[in-house]
Amino acid sequence: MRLDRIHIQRFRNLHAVDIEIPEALSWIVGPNAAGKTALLEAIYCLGRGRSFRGRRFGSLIEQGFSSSQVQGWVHNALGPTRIDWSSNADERSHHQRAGAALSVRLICEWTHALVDGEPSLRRRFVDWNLRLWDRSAAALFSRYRRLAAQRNAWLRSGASGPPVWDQAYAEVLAAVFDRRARFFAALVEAFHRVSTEADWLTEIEPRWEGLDANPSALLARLEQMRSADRDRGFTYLGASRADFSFRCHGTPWLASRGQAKVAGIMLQFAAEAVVSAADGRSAVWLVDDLDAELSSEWSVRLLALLRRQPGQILVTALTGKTMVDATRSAEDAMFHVEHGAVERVTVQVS
Ligand SMILES: Nc1ncnc2c1ncn2[C@@H]1O[C@H](COP(=O)(O)OP(=O)(O)OP(=O)(O)O)[C@@H](O)[C@H]1O
Repeated sequence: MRLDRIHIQRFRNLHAVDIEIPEALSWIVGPNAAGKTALLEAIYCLGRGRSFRGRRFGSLIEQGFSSSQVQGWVHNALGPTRIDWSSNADERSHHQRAGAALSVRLICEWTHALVDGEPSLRRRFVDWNLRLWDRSAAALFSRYRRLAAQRNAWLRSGASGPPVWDQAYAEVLAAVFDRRARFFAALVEAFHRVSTEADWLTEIEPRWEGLDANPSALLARLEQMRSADRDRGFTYLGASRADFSFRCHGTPWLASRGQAKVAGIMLQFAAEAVVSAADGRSAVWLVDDLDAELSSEWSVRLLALLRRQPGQILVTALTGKTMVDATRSAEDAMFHVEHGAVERVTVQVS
């Protein structure tokens, strides 16, 4: 799969951008506030339908305008297709046609949080990749949500009468735990492969911390917890009772921010290996500020690992960063971004 071209209109400070995306690695270079991250964000919206930056970063629509549009021309096994993303002023009409066609993976300043951040981030990471790995998982998750809502409504109405939802709820919850655990086992295997090949973090062991996927045991716990569930008005025992952690020689790994970032990136490599083996597609890598919080030695090493990925890679960097000159190869493309204008430039590699 390949993203051939992208057309962006009124997206943050990118008023009108139309560029062809080369096959290999592209450097997106410019000063602060040029629009480098916005360019990655626009591509991310094409793949995922939403931004990776939260509400505090404000509207995606260029100030003074009421709508924003991104179009991407993608080449996949079915031939060329176009993906559209747009947003209107009320920000509620984000939509994406044929969205599943573009797979994107992000490495950014928050990648360390996959290791040292909130459990919900790790669960989202696992569930997102699980859905790509096993297309039937989406239906399982929506069945889980439906049954959870039905059981919660029953609890809120006083939980009188027979517990008609418990059996079905215990079964679907067990199926969710089981599917996650199986995906995680594949992820850990891939993580070890990646770390061994890179000869980096080989002593680190990701470990799943979910409940047993046993419907009878879950049913028994639901029964035990029923009156407390009725008092709180929702089922405590749910899909969010799961997380994973990292161990080093059997004890909890106390990673530095930089180590956590490296491990988060390795996890992304591992997830990509597992998912692309299952669905045959390679992701477009969006790499924002790779060297933030990393020594130049580690950044160079990570960039070499990134280059082994089969998909396209877009890497942002501030103008003048030594990492760019130290690691650029003759095949790389270079884009200069300034005041929201993106231009491909030719640079001699010495
Ligand atoms: N809705 C919007 N309309 C217009 N401009 C916006 C909007 N949202 C953000 N901006 C501006 O877009 C500019 C580009 O931001 P972006 O985060 O992409 O910069 P960057 O090149 O990644 O910078 P840095 O290297 O400092 O992280 C910023 O000046 C920001 O204030």
